[in-house]
Amino acid sequence: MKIGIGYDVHELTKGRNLIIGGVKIPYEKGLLGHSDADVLIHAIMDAIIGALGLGDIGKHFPDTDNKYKNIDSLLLLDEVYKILKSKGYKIQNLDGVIIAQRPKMAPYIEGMKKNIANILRSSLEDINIKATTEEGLGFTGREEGIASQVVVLLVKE
Ligand SMILES: Nc1ccn([C@@H]2O[C@H](COP(=O)(O)O)[C@@H](O)[C@H]2O)c(=O)n1
Ligand SMILES: C[C@@]1(CO)OP(=O)(O)OP(=O)(O)OC[C@H]1O
Repeated sequence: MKIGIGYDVHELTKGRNLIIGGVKIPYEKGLLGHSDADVLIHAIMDAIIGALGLGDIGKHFPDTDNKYKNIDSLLLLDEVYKILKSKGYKIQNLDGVIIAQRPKMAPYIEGMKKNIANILRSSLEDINIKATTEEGLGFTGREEGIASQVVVLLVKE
């Protein structure tokens, strides 16, 4: 068994799409990044890569590489799944939180879980995604950015 943690933050800005968990969420601002800035998927990738002892996403998908410009992070998650599989592991369970003052994530959580479970070949009940505010405090409270934290447990296939 191997456990991993992932954490990511992206800045909220006008003129970008808000994509979280592979779901496009209607909102006045989106997340800024080299990729599509999908903060949840990035935290998931870091948790899996970390559990495998293989560094972090920046090492595997450098933000200096033009081929990752505006890339759909679900495609990167699929690459991470291939690494997971090649090491002989699968997901036991995954638990993630999106930290955002706005917008409400609740209507989009099922869609996110389906995207993640589909790519990681997991059952929906082994993937839990939730959201919280930080009660108006800090950078998420000021709606300057969105954060995500994920814990994953891997087991041998
Ligand atoms: N961006 C968010 C934040 C929260 N939720 C849901 O609201 C519940 C209450 O949040 P608090 O931060 O006030 O405790 C939370 O448990 C989520 O179900 C959300 O959907 N989107
Ligand atoms: C995902 C990558 C891909 O180039 O780009 P960013 O959108 O900058 O996201 P970040 O969370 O900073 O991780 C770095 C990169 O791996």
